[in-house]
Amino acid sequence: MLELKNITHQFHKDEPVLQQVSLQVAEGEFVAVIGRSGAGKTTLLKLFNGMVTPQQGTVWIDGKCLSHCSGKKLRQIQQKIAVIYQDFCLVPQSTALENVLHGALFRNPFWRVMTGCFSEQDQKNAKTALAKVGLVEKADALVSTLSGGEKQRVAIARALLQQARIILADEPVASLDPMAAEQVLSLLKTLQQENKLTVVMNSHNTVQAVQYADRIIGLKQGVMVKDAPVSAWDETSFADVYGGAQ
Ligand SMILES: Nc1ncnc2c1ncn2[C@@H]1O[C@H](COP(=O)(O)OP(=O)(O)OP(=O)(O)O)[C@@H](O)[C@H]1O
Repeated sequence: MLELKNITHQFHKDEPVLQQVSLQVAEGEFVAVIGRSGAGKTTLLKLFNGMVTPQQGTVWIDGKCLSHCSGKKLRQIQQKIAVIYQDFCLVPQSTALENVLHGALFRNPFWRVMTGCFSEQDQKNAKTALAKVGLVEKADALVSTLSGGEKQRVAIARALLQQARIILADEPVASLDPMAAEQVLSLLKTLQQENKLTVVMNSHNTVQAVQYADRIIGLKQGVMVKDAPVSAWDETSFADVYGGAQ
């Protein structure tokens, strides 16, 4: 479903941020990407939704090469992909329901987007998405009044309304307390398993990576040092990723 072929990318003239990275993620897989700060995890995630265009190599989504897509074709691909950020990326002065409805922007005509006037069906689906993340009673609450864990669940509900098939989660629980983090990650895991969603999650937390992912990819200074099922990771391989000079 997702593929990177021989990706090398650098932002400036100094060291490449990613070097010769190739990987595939199958539909319905939960992959964790780990590595020290600056290892290139976010850049790798951004390749998949076209926010970063690689200098060398190609990015494939469902058999389509991103660099060969533009306009409507590119939007159709991007519609399948939702991104969940550490800092939530929600509109704080809008309600939880209004934020979830932003997931329907792709499918709506411009005037609905501009007026925020969504169809009854979209409103109903947004409430269903909120129910799925356990937040239907907070539908009318301003996002600014929600806890971090609740905000992240609103972001996940927005991804559900978008009907995304791929969730790119960039350190989604880094700012949450352990209980809220577990709630959010369990929710992502349930959605991955029940809805066959593909999840690629950046994380600094190897315990969570082992607990929730099927497979872990280790990046060190932009180089993929290990790509293996969780069962093949041990203390030595984690030390290979996190140890030494960066
Ligand atoms: N838009 C950009 N312009 C210039 N340099 C960038 C840009 N984005 C990332 N970088 C640089 O690329 C390197 C890798 O950044 P990236 O955010 O991918 O790392 P990361 O592994 O996600 O780090 P962290 O865990 O701290 O979020 C860093 O040195 C960063 O400064």
